Amino acid sequence: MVNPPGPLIEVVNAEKSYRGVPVVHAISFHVNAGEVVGLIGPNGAGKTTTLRMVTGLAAPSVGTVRLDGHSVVSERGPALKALGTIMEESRFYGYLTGLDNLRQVARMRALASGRASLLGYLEEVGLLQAADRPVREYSLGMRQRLALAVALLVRPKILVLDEPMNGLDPAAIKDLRDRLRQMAADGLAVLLSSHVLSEVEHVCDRVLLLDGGRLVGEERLRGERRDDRPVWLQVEPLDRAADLLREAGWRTERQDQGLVVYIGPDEVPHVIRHLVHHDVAILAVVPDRGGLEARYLAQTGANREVIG
Ligand SMILES: Nc1ncnc2c1ncn2[C@@H]1O[C@H](COP(=O)(O)OP(=O)(O)OP(=O)(O)O)[C@@H](O)[C@H]1O
Repeated sequence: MVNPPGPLIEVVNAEKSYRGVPVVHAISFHVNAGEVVGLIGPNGAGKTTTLRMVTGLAAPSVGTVRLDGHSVVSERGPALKALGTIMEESRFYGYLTGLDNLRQVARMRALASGRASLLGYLEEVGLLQAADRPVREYSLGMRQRLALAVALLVRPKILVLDEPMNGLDPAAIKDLRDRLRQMAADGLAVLLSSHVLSEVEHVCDRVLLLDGGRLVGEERLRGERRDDRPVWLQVEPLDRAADLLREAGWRTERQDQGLVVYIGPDEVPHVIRHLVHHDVAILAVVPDRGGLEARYLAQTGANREVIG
């Protein structure tokens, strides 16, 4: 079946109040097929509440949420049919194998539970080798992959993940990022939340910044090379340095009487050599500072001193 035109996730003026007090205020956004979108904000920003509205766990007090063109409230069945989720820490039976845990969920939901088909899901998330090991022997990263396999059981068009990177080590984070990118490349719409921007910015095509229950910013990241990191430079003269870097093909932005340049980890010496060669004085080089992270911190009011 061809996807109906339009976004797979569509949130229009959705608002959630508890006992008359709004915790999410009239937010609107969409996620298209093939996109990974991050919902970013500090603790209490309203990320989980928003994802609960998107996944039909909480009805919006006002506004609408449509999945695959269907309202999660009035057309719940078809809307949720398109959806796979990891919404809270997934609980598995430790004494059962990964395969048996998956079978358990599949049976509970009346989904295909044949061994071959379940092994297919485990292979998709890189757990085939561990299929017959009890889950109590799984690392957190492996449990998260098993949770992803569970989310995929319904063959979703949409994946919604609440803080999927939480507690994972860097290797497991990279693994999950790569899998999510692949799933997006296969046409899924992926919406995930995090309170740590740097964890997700490399996997997301766009990020939505949430604070105090409001969307305070949106940033498109597609097109940037994914391994690039912001490096803040204090240089003299500034204009000349900015021109030199731009002419050499590096993306730069002005920030705090300095420049942020987006470069790969190996490129820092090249950038410095290039500037020095053209008689620019380097007064300070601060890696991993600037760009989106700084704007995020500024916008959400957290850690203002970082950019101050
Ligand atoms: N069921 C509820 N009843 C009343 N208030 C709630 C309820 N659920 C959430 N809230 C409030 O809504 C606000 C947003 O909470 P939410 O869990 O959505 O934030 P979050 O961005 O996911 O935060 P965290 O990163 O800490 O999980 C908080 O102030 C929270 O106390």
